[in-house]
Amino acid sequence: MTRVVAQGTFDILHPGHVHYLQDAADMGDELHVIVARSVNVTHKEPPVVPDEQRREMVSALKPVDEAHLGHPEDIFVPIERIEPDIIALGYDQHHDDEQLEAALSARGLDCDICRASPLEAEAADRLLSTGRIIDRIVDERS
Ligand SMILES: Cc1cc2nc3c(=O)[nH]c(=O)nc-3n(C[C@H](O)[C@H](O)[C@H](O)COP(=O)(O)O)c2cc1C
Ligand SMILES: Nc1ncnc2c1ncn2[C@@H]1O[C@H](COP(=O)(O)OP(=O)(O)OP(=O)(O)O)[C@@H](O)[C@H]1O
Repeated sequence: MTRVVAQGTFDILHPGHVHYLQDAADMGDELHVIVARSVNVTHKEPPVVPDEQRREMVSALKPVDEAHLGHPEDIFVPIERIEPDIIALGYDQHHDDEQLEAALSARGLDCDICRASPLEAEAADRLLSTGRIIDRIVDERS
């Protein structure tokens, strides 16, 4: 039984999210997703959709067994509870694999870090980024 954790903001869902979560699910038998709290999304614009609503939508996706809201202060608390064998990082996530591995072992957590693959847009009108969807809304509806 291999338990996998994926995580991210998942503000406005698109096929890139589904691809990431399917890739992560294919790495093991059970997929848990940690949905970032808005207060912790500091590396880009904060999400538009509220925390619990983002968790609800992620939990409805086919590859996902369970979606959890992240901890507001300590990102290792949900990991300690879930006890994953693998943490699947998104292809473009800013986390440094080695630093993350070191921080996990400092907390006594032993799991592998893997990277998911990107989903490339095969058609120019595919919107595979929440930021691009929001830009399109702003351009076309304002
Ligand atoms: C292993 C791991 C665990 C995380 N746990 C949490 C958490 O408990 N709470 C939280 O708000 N963010 C957590 N995050 C961080 C957010 O998910 C982070 O904002 C996310 O990596 C942003 O990804 P995105 O830019 O791809 O949306 C965690 C990240 C990692 C790598
Ligand atoms: N096109 C894509 N292909 C594969 N994975 C993706 C794709 N888009 C997003 N993801 C993954 O989904 C997870 C959550 O992404 P996030 O919520 O930041 O969405 P985003 O669309 O990349 O956001 P933004 O456009 O605001 O940067 C991340 O691990 C990210 O790597």
